[in-house]
Amino acid sequence: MDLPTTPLLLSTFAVSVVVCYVLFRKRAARKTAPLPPGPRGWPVLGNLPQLGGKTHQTLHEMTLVYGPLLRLRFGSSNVVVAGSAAVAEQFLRVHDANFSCRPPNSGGEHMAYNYQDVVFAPYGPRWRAMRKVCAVNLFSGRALDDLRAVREREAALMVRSLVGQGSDALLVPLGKAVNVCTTNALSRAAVGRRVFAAAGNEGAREFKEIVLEVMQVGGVLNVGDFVPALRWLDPQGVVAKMKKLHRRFDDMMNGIIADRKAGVIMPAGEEGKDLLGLLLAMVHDERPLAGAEEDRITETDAKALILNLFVAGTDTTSTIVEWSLSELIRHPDILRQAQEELDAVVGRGRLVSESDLPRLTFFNAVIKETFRLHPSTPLSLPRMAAEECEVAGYRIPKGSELLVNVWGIARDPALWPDPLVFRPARFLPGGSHANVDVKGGDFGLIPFGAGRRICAGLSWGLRMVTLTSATLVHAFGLELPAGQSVDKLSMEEAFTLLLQRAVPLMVHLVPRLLPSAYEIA
Ligand code: HEM
Repeated sequence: MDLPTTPLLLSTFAVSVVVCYVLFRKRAARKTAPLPPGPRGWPVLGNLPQLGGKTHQTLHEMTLVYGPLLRLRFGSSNVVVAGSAAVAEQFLRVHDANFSCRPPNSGGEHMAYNYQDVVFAPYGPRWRAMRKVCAVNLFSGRALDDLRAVREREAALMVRSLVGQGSDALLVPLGKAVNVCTTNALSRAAVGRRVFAAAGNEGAREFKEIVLEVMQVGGVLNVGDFVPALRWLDPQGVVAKMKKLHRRFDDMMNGIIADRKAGVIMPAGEEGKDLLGLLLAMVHDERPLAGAEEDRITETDAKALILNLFVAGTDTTSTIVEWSLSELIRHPDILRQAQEELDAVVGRGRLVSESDLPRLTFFNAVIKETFRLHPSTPLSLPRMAAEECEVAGYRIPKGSELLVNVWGIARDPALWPDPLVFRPARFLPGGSHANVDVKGGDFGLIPFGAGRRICAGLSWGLRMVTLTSATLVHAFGLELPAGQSVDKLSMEEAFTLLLQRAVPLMVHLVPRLLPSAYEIA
């Protein structure tokens, strides 16, 4: 009777030993996976003092020393930096669900209605529902087409205003004119009015000032976010500024909403269905936001969303247009080729329209190459590890902040031959990167980020950048001021959250179309 049970007992025992051993090894391996390498930091402040003014460049240099996955300390926060396409893919594709929240910060708390917006909202049903509201009403193919006339009109007004300055005044700071155009197009879609309106419009002036200041304050790296002991001190005065600005923005939005409720008519030509109108209708109808009855959209949600659009969608767009024109001026052969294509597709009798864009194969390659060398947000927007995980053999502790060095990745010589050379042809059929685009699937080129929290306004941003750049390049010959040679044009970067030109681009514009093309119906 005993004989048959002995081998059974023995084999059960052996299997248990093996299972325990494997589990033990797995746990031990997880426990012992090292933290990513990185430079030693200072007491209390960690690596913050080592970042310098151009953080993206410093982090890129550190990647060359320590490898593509880097660990730093910003005060008491653990920060990891993805510095290669392969590592970025690990974070933003393989582990994307774990990195779908953004780290808490003073901007989200004090300006974005305590994280009630899209950019800073915790990952979850409310965030998803808010994203869907803008996706459906602003960024879907249909919504984009509905708003095409708005973007084209603002581009035409920009050209008209430049020509209207008279031949003596055609030496212009181009970035400013482009910013007026991109901001007005977005503000007409969002709140039905121009932010940069004619002189004397008090409301528009206030709006413009607030938007500009929000963007400035939002770009400051607030030490109090990383060193809790200093938070109460607000050493840079950032939180005080944010609170004041938030009150101004809120008062202004309350005024706009009150006008809407009182049925105040908007200025002629600017009325219409805008995002704010749609959001207020949802508030009025008490429509649920995230599917749950009790989770209704509120006026605060609407205000937070509008704030997001302005802060995330205006300078990001205009800055890249300024870079694209700078590169074209520095490369006269490429500029000539772009203008020849534009003349062939559009002719010289009218301005570029959005329906021309798909046929501008060469120009679209110019835009991709600009995004590669001059991404608007070179470190993307930070994400945070919800749980501890292991990436590329390294342990990433729970709560770590993730920065993706979009700028450095797009200059990796292993991925991009002659990475510093502006060469749009690499994206043309037969080129080394013919099928690569900027929409988040090719991790060597992710100016809009990737994964669940990829830029919500990608479709709008890409169209606006391409339309505005193409319109300017088609409508004008671009010349530098007398005495300045193209090879001396400064390409110096200024970094906050955004990557802008340190020296604004000043250009002589020479109209090159038939006079009738500059008239606006
Ligand atoms: C050239 C233009 C633009 C660039 C380069 C850009 C870039 C980015 C990047 C890198 C992110 C972070 C993505 C991530 O975490 O993976 C982002 C997020 C975002 N962007 Fe853009 N953006 C642009 C234009 C716009 C426009 C036009 C809008 C809206 C009108 C917009 C709205 C947003 C919003 C709402 C988010 C937050 C998404 C979320 O957290 O779910 N962006 N953008």
